[in-house]
Amino acid sequence: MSNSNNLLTIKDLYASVEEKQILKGLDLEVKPGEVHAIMGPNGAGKSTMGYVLSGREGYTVDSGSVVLGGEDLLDMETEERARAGLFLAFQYPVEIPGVSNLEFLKASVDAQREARGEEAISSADFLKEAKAACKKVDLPISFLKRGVNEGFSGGEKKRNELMQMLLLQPKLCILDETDSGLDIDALQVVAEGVNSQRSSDRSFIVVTHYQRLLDYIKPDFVHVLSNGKIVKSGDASLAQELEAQGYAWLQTEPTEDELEG
Ligand SMILES: Nc1ncnc2c1ncn2[C@@H]1O[C@H](COP(=O)(O)OP(=O)(O)OP(=O)(O)O)[C@@H](O)[C@H]1O
Repeated sequence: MSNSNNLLTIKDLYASVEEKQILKGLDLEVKPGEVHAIMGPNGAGKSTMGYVLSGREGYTVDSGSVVLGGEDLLDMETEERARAGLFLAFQYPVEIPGVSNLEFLKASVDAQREARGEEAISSADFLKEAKAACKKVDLPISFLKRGVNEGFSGGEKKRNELMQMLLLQPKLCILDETDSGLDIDALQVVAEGVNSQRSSDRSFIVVTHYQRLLDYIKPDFVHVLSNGKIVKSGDASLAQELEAQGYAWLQTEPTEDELEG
């Protein structure tokens, strides 16, 4: 039975892409206010997990269930998932040339307000909020006028995603390798941004390869995702153990079918 106190319950999730099964019995329970770190070897299925939760095209759920805030997430369209409070910061944020960052952010915020039965925010009020968010993530306000992620550096894209998170105030934030490619200052900006958003009713799933990020964002739980499922869970000390020992001691052996491809 899934625990109804959970914000997110993933149960025995199997999912594939291009007919290749990537998630193979993934279980994860996240309570409101918790921060879970997901680590694991390359190709284990960490990004796939995020894409499946977001409802990205091309990712097929074969079996299992995902419940967010008491609702069946897998039954929802992509936009509905965002309205239900899911936010994903991707490893490779997309560029949307021709659409200004400000327009895009306002449209996202208004869609959420509409779903809550609220009126669209006025342009003047939104501009004020967006400027404050820029300041928090240390991006010049000129970035609001630029095309979404258009020509942004890797670190600027990550800061921009964080800004989106600050404005959307989601219930569940999934950060997929938000630390990769960040310089030390940017890493701290991202970590401070996340920490400032931590609250008893907001949860985070932080996918990372590096213990370093977890020095700044202290997780309540650390999980190792290997070969499509969680193979080990622990507290923050598990990340240190992994840093010292790698993953070899945890990896499940591939089956003969998998070896044959
Ligand atoms: N479109 C696709 N077609 C075929 N295989 C795919 C596709 N997308 C992902 N995969 C495969 O799915 C597996 C899991 O990929 P995923 O990106 O989820 O891993 P990851 O754990 O996030 O890895 P990393 O740590 O390297 O980012 C990989 O073997 C990858 O090659």
